[in-house]
Amino acid sequence: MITILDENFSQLNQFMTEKSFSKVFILVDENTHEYCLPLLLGNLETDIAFEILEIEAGEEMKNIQTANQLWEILTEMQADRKALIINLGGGVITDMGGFVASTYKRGIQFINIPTTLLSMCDASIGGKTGIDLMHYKNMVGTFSFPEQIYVYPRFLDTLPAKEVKSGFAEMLKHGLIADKKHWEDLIQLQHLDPVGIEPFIPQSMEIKQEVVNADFHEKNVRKTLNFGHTIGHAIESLCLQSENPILHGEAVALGMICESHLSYLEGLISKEDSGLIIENIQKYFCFVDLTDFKDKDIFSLLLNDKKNSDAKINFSLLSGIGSCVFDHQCSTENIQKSIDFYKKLSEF
Ligand SMILES: NC(=O)c1ccc[n+]([C@@H]2O[C@H](COP(=O)([O-])OP(=O)(O)OC[C@H]3O[C@@H](n4cnc5c(N)ncnc54)[C@H](O)[C@@H]3O)[C@@H](O)[C@H]2O)c1
Ligand SMILES: O=C(O)C(=O)C[C@@H](O)[C@H](O)[C@H](O)COP(=O)(O)O
Ligand SMILES: [Zn+2]
Repeated sequence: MITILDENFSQLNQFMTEKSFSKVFILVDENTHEYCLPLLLGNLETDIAFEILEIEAGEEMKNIQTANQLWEILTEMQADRKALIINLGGGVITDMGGFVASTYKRGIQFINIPTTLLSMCDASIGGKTGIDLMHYKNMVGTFSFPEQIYVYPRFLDTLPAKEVKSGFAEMLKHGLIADKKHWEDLIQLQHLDPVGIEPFIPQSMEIKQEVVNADFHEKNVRKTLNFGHTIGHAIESLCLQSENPILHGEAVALGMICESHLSYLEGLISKEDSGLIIENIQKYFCFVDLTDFKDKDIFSLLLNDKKNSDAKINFSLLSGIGSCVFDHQCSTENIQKSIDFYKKLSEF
């Protein structure tokens, strides 16, 4: 259940009163500790003892070592099955905290309080939890719903501009796969500041929630939420191993450019529509330099994508602005062309 918090966080306080948790663990990273935790603690009314668990910020922390440390701390602090984890942060915190909670003692309860645009509109919703493995994205994880998701848009006031942009990429994705009007509303925005984007957050959350409700375990339509992620995740993984890591949303923006062009090459959308989509994504996102990456390394990552079956790469591609098909297998030639297309575009 997603709730927009009032300024006293009264819905959260009511939830805490109604449930009898033995102990509360608030998971933060160094930035959400500084910028978001004071607001949460200033409003939280509970007699239950709580502990703060802090990890360093960044995707590099979303791994088994961090999960292990958190499991150990929970054990040392004698967290029992009636303990609650509150994930206060961006997608790294909600993915990681959800994973730790859903596996510790075979599962304890957790709630998500997203503090980035990306986690409000996407990562905190839908119950995909997980960690990266050897730079492969989200390779180990669970499907586990949080007890509650509490959204407080004012957390965005301290979010750096490039993180706002990163979240905006997933919002654009929601419009492209499911709601043309949402896409058209978003591309009217000239400046990506939280105040301008805020009115569109509920619609983006709703699109994500609806798709998840239709197919929680990603057997079919949920795969559309992965549009832009097949090539996007491959490049994100390569960048994570380089000296120039990129943000998840930046990778998704790149992936959506390649996969929109691929949708056209595969005869699913018109040249005009793919051109329009790419032109608009380009308005907001800088190009990522791919010159250092070998095509064979990109393909090797594509071959490990979670949507694949029978050693075939399954793409989620656009069949129009606002509609998406899944399990679409493309020719190797067209996949290569879509990557070359991006490289060429970035030369101009
Ligand atoms: N589970 C899902 O469905 C899902 C969906 C999309 C993305 N993801 C995952 O989410 C992750 C990306 O999430 P993200 O973009 O939120 O990254 P993030 O969690 O790393 O947060 C981005 C940065 O912003 C900082 N920050 C967070 N809130 C802040 C605030 N209010 N003020 C100031 N700084 C703040 C963080 O410390 C961090 O440095 C990736 O690992 C991605 O794979 C998961
Ligand atoms: O919720 C989903 O389903 C998504 O695919 C949302 C994506 O934006 C998100 O990045 C997700 O973590 C990707 O999942 P993965 O299974 O491709 O790792
Ligand atoms: Zn994503």
